[in-house]
Amino acid sequence: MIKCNNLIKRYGKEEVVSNLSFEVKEGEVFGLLGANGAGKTTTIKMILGLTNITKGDIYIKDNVTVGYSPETPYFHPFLSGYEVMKFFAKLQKLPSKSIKEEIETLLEKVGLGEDQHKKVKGYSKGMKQRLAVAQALLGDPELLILDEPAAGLDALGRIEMLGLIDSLKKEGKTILLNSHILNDVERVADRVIILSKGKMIEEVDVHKLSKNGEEKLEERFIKSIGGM
Ligand SMILES: Nc1ncnc2c1ncn2[C@@H]1O[C@H](COP(=O)(O)OP(=O)(O)OP(=O)(O)O)[C@@H](O)[C@H]1O
Repeated sequence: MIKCNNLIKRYGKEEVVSNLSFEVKEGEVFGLLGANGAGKTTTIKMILGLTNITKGDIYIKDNVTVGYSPETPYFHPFLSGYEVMKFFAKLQKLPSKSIKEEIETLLEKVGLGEDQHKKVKGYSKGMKQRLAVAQALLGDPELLILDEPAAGLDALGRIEMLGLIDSLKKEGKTILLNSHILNDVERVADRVIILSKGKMIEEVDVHKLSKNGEEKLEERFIKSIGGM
């Protein structure tokens, strides 16, 4: 679905992504892991074309539809969740006949059904995050790029978000996920790469990890970035 070859990103003289190569296969949940500033969001932005690539290539499957949920979503505070969705649906030129039903279904799916007519200025951080994910699901995209989708969610919200990611995977979606929360990633991802200072340290097959039961992703992560 996505293939990145020797990606390099420099801001001025600072190289924040160095020779990064990885592949996201169709239908898998692929995680980008790393400490603050490791280059995860920058990598996602290069894939989405939101920031220029300094060097390297990115291939994305032809004509694929993409949904993106940013790390720090911003929505107009005076619109309701429903109106925000309607705005994005119109930007995407989704057929107006089915918009209302699709929006209501998606808001229900992310747990905002009851709050959909409240203004965004009254939403908590977690509610905005849920709205960002609902917005990413508009138009039923094949590829979802989710930057910290569980950030700001409470314990129950995180469990629900993981359940949602799991069900989206079962629907056949390909999901590229950024997260700090290793336990969450371990629960939903098939493969992850661990980044440190813009470099790939390790690629981990999460299924193999849980099978042997000896090592958790957290331990592998700490070892990889040289924390212990
Ligand atoms: N627009 C920018 N101009 C200059 N430097 C930037 C810019 N955006 C990001 N950086 C730098 O690039 C590096 C990687 O940032 P990035 O946001 O990709 O990290 P991250 O792994 O997503 O971190 P976090 O988990 O904190 O979101 C950081 O050192 C950051 O300061």
